[in-house]
Amino acid sequence: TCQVHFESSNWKSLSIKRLTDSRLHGSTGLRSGSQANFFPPLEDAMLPSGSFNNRMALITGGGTGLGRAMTATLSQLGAQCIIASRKLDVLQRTAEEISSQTGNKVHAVQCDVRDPQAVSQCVDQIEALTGLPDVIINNAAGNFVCPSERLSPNAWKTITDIVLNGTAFVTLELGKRLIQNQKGASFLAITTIYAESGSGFVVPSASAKAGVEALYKSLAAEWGRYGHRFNIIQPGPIRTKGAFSRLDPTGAFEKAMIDRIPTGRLGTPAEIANLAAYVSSNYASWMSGAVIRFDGGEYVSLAGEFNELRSVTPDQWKLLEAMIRKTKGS
Ligand SMILES: CCCCC/C=C\CC/C=C/C=C/C(=O)SCCNC(=O)CCNC(=O)[C@H](O)C(C)(C)COP(=O)(O)OP(=O)(O)OC[C@H]1O[C@@H](n2cnc3c(N)ncnc32)[C@H](O)[C@@H]1OP(=O)(O)O
Ligand SMILES: NC(=O)C1=CN([C@@H]2O[C@H](COP(=O)(O)OP(=O)(O)OC[C@H]3O[C@@H](n4cnc5c(N)ncnc54)[C@H](OP(=O)(O)O)[C@@H]3O)[C@@H](O)[C@H]2O)C=CC1
Repeated sequence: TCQVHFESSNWKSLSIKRLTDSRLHGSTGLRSGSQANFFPPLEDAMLPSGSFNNRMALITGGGTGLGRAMTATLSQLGAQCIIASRKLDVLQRTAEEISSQTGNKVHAVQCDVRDPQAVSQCVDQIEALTGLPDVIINNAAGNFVCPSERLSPNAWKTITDIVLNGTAFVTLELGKRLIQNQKGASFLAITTIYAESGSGFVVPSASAKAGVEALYKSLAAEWGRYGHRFNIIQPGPIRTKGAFSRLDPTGAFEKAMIDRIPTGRLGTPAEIANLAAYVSSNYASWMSGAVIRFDGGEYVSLAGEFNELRSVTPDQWKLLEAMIRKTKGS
């Protein structure tokens, strides 16, 4: 007989650990598999400098995490950026830090995207500050892990309002004004890999992100005639305080997560910022309706039924192969 021991799950050995500040604030995955050495993250801006000269970019949720990284890259490449979210003090700090590094103005505008009136006033402010933007990145989101039977109606409403309604309010308000002014624009939505598969324990987020994808694919078809492109990036795990403190508050799931990523590490904010900059740039002017998965291979790794066979050793394969070859008939 052939005894093959599959190390099926690291989950059993997971212990509850507190996340330290340094782990939350590090930009790359501190833990990684050895194959991560093949896939080092490059942190520099990828596009030629000046790629966004004379262009205005709105980034919702641009004060923190991935939105902040996208703002920094677009600003470095010459864009005048506007960042919008609820916490004006956070936005102003980020705006000053990025402006002082790049020499390009970053404006901070307070806006709760759940409130259509606030969105309309925010767009008034943007028009007064910079004129209508050429680049719109819908990045703001809310999320937390929670068994669905524990969700209150308001918990459901809070997440779906930020993610789906917020994205729709921002997109429709800007879209209508851009159409009126006969101005083209690139719209980008940041969703997640489970927008496609669904996922337990983040059901309001999964439902709302799937809605965002339907919204963007639909508008890509409808509003091309107005000069508008719509694209979607689905990131896999990238360490940010906002995401990790709400999705893995103890840090207990991080190792299992990295183990299932074929490239052996988390993504970095700078990597997604480069991709977002490319998609939003004129180098991608033929790209519309695209859904770009950016996850180090995690989605396909989770999907393939036989992927657990990665843990079979060469000796075990010899035995397995011999058994399979010996089989005659059905
Ligand atoms: C193992 C995996 C580890 C890491 C994996 C990483 C990557 C994989 C893919 C990741 C995808 C990530 C997607 C993301 O979107 S991450 C973005 C995360 N960032 C944020 O959420 C920032 C903004 N968030 C917030 O401001 C709050 O968290 C908010 C969403 C709750 C909104 O705040 P606020 O408007 O102030 O709402 P509240 O009044 O506090 O709450 C409203 C409502 O919700 C209930 N509620 C709040 N928290 C919880 C909870 N943890 N569990 C259950 N219910 C909750 C709250 O009680 C209110 O309901 P009531 O009925 O009581 O009124
Ligand atoms: N990090 C990751 O691993 C992954 C992230 N994503 C997606 O990436 C995007 C960025 O997430 P990340 O940077 O990790 O997390 P953050 O929590 O840092 O970013 C979320 C941003 O959304 C803003 N926001 C939340 N609610 C509102 C609101 N009602 N109105 C306006 N702005 C709001 C927050 O600002 P404020 O509090 O000031 O309002 C914050 O800046 C999100 O769309 C998320 O779903 C997807 C997959 C993986």
